[in-house]
Formats: sequence, C-alpha cells, structure tokens
Amino acid sequence: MTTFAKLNYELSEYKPNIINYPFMRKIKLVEVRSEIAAGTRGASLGIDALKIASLDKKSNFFTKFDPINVPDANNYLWKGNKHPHAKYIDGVYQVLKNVYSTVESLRLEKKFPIVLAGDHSTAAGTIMGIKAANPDKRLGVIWIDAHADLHTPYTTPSGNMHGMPLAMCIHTDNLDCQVNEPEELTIQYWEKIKNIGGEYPKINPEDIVFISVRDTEEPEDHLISKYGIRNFTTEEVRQKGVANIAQQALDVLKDCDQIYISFDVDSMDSSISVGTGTPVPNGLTVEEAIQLNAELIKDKRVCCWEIVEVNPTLDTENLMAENAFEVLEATTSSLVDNF
Ligand SMILES: NC(=[NH2+])NCCC[C@H](N)C(=O)O
Ligand SMILES: [Mn+2]
Repeated sequence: MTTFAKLNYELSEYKPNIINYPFMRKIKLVEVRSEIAAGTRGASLGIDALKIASLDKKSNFFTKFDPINVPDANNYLWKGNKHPHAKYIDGVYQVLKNVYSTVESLRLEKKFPIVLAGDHSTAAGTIMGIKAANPDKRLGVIWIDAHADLHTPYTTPSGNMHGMPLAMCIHTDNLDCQVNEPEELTIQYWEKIKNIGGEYPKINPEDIVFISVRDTEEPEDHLISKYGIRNFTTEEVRQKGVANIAQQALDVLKDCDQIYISFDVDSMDSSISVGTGTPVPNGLTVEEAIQLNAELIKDKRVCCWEIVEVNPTLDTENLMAENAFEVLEATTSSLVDNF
C-alpha cells in the first residue's frame, strides 16, 4: 500500500462512512459462468479454476471481496443449437441482459466491478451496464485479446458469439462484408441484443483500443481500418515497453470519461495459454500481461475490469488458471494501492 492508501485505510477504521468514499474503490467481484458463446466446452469452469489456483497459492484473495453470481444459460447447450450463424443466441441474449442489469446496478452504487467470466460474449453485457449507469459519460474500451471480436451473424466464420461482443456494442451489422444469410429469428435476437440498454451504440468504434490482437478475419479488418481502431501489437509492447504502451493506449482514449478494460487470457502466448478455447501464438508473456493490466488500472477513469476465457478442461495442471490468477491478483492490488 502507498502511504496515503495506508493512512486512508487506518482512518477508515474510525470514520468508515466519510473516509471510505470517495478515496477507496468499493470492489465487487462478479461471477458469470457462461460458456454458450464459445466454440469449445469448458469455459464455465474457468472461475472455479481461478479459485483452485488461489487456494494452491494460499492466497486470501477470494475472502477479501464479496462475489455476486450472474445466472448463466448453459442449459441451452443440452437443447441443441437452432442458429447456425449465431449459436445459442437466445441463451446469449438472456445472459447479456443479466450481466447488463447487474453491472448497471453496481455502477449506480459507485462500485468497481471485477468481472470473472467464461466466454467473452458477456463483455458486451458489461459494457451495456456501464453505459446505462452513466449514459452521458463517453466510454472507452481497452481490449487485450488475440482476437478483435468484431464479427456479426452476417460475417462470422464460426457462428460462435464470443467473437461478436464489440460489434454488439458499436451497433454494427457490417453488411459491407456480408458472407452469411442469418435466419429471420436469429436477426430478431441480434437486434434485441444490440438494443439492450437503449437503441444506440454504447461505444464509438474510435474509442476502442486493441492490445495484442493478432488473429482477425477480413470483415474485422475492414471495420478496424474503416474506423482507424488502434492495435498495439505484441512486438510494439516488447519494443517500447509496457509502461509506454499503457500510456499510449490511455492517450488514445484521452477524450473518454470512463474506461473499461477487458482481458481475454488468449492475449497471452499459446505456449502458456493451452487452457483457453482459441489459443494463438505471438502473444504476451504472463509478466507483460501483469504489468500491462497493473499499469492501465491506475488510471482513475477505469471503472471496471474483466477477465475471461480460462478453460481448465483443455489444460494440464491448471497452468492457465494459475497464470491468470497472477494477473487478477496483481491487477486488483494495483487498483487498491492506487485508488
Ligand atoms: N473471445 C474469443 N476467444 N474469440 C475468438 C473468436 C475467433 C474467431 N474470430 C471467430 O469468430 O470464431
Ligand atoms: Mn476475446
């Protein structure tokens, strides 16, 4: 703890109501065990794998913050998929509404949600919730990921909706690059999803910053160049250093009033990220991921942080969860220390 944080902490013993706020962030853990939007089974176990990693490390992390559980719709997996270009979109819609309303309420209470989630689609619900609580604040997004997650039912190569959350939030169909003909019912759900929390884009595409994105398809590349979305590559992170890239990323978002950070563990290199559904080479090291998140979260505009896509069923010895837990713990203590 910094001296000021320590003083603040000590004072808070005596005057909890006055001193705790606004100096200390009120952290709330949000657990979303959704995996229907991933192509591989098992991401719903990621949160519990993080808890096992914490126990093995004898860390008291999970005793420090109250968790809240958001209901998932993983039972849809038993029914079979009816939407080839947006798999289980009916279930995804339910989960996104749940995440959205949970995050909205937390933000209205000025809490800082640390979201532990399964598949990455739920990040759209998080963004919609942040925006709903403060519609007049311009929201920027730092998306640390191997993927751009900018697909739509009209462009997706896989039908997996964890490849679509950013398109939901910028409210695009990307018809310029249409390759699929989604069914009418699929489109109805897609429209409902885009309009959760209001019939408007929740973020400007220009207010997205990518870090380590390296596995995109042509329709995503089209949106990236159309909107000039900045991507800081792994090479840039390595050449210029993590602190420099963190600063540059925050500078891109200089006109934003609040910032959400989404950390997909597949941003880390495939040599250590076997335990995730879509691993990609040339990613960040664990150390780089730790430094990057710990640095970014110091910015006072950051109002929510999320970690996703840990899948222990694909792993050996819970390696990914152990690494991801290091990132979670270090990022959270940076948040606490630099309130
Ligand atoms: N959040 C993720 N892991 N996304 C992976 C997406 C992979 C690919 N672009 C797809 O649409 O299927
Ligand atoms: Mn992702």
